[in-house]
Amino acid sequence: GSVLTHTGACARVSSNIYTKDLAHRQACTMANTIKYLGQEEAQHIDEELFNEYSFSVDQLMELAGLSCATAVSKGYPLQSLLKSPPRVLVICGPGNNGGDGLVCARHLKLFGYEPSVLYPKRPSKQLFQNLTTQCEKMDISFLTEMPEADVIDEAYNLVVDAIFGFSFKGAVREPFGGILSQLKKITVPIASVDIPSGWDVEKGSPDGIQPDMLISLTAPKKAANHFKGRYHFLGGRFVPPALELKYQLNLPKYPGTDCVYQLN
Ligand SMILES: NC(=O)C1=CN([C@@H]2O[C@H](COP(=O)(O)OP(=O)(O)OC[C@H]3O[C@@H](n4cnc5c(N)ncnc54)[C@H](O)[C@@H]3O)[C@@H](O)[C@H]2O)[C@H](O)CC1
Ligand SMILES: [K+]
Repeated sequence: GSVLTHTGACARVSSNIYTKDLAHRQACTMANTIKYLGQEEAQHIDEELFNEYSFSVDQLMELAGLSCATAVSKGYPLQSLLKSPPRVLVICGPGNNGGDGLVCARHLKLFGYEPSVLYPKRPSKQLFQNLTTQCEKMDISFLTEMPEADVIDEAYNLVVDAIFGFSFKGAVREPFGGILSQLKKITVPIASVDIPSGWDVEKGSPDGIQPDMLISLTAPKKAANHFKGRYHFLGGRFVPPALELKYQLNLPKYPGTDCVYQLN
C-alpha cells in the first residue's frame, strides 16, 4: 500500500538530539502517515460529524461537492479540454455520494464547464430534490438514459463518477451494473468521488472501473491504496481538529485557503 507522509511536527522534533533514534523516527513517520479508513470507521466519522458536531448533511455535502469541482478544474482545466463545448457527464447514485455529484455539477457550471447529469435513482428526501432543482435552474441538463461508451467518448471530455461512496456493499444492482460496464469501456477520463464506484471500499476491485482521478473526502478509504490513476486529491476540508485527533487521521495541511490537497 502507499505510504503518504507529510512533514510537520516531525521536522521540528527530529532536530532534537534525543529524538534521532530509529524507533522514534519510525514512530514519527507512522504518526505523520495519513490514515486510510476502513468502511466502518468512515461511517463512524460521518455519524459523529452529524450527531456530535451538529453539522447538517447539506453543509458537508456542499463542501464535498465544491472540493470535487475544484479538483476537476485543477486536473482538467477548461483550456486543456479537447472537445468544445467543455461538456462533462456527471453520474449520480442513490445516496450521499450522488448528492456530492449534484453539488459538483452545479459548481462545475459556475466554473464554466457544461455538465450534464444522469440521475437514474432519485431518493425522495427534500435535500436531493433541492439539489436537483438547483441544477435544473442553472440549465444543467438531465439525461434520461445512460449513453453508450462511444457516444460518451465523442461528446464528453470526462465523466464524474458520483455513483457509490463508502456505504457501497455487495454485488452492484441495476441500473448501475449496466452503467458501470459502459464506464469500463470509455476512453475519456473518469474522476471518482470518494471511491471508484463498484469497488470494495477496503479491498478495491481489479476488474472494476479505473478512474484517472480520485477525490477522497475527509480521509482516503483503504480502496485508495489500489488507485492507479494520475491524480489523487483530498477534499472535504471540514474536519474539526478534535475529531481528526480522535481518529488519528493525520491529515496534511491544506495550502492556504484551498479546499483540496493533491496527494499525488
Ligand atoms: N463525512 C464525509 O466525508 C461526508 C461524505 N459524504 C459523501 O457521502 C458518501 C456516503 O454516502 P451514503 O449515503 O452513506 O452512501 P453511498 O452514497 O455510498 O451509497 C448508498 C446508496 O447506494 C445504495 N447501494 C449500496 N450498495 C449497493 C449495491 N451493491 N448496488 C446498488 N446500490 C447500492 C444504497 O442502497 C444507498 O442508496 C461518501 O462516500 C461521500 O461521498 C457527504 O456528502 C458529506 C459528508
Ligand atoms: K464514487
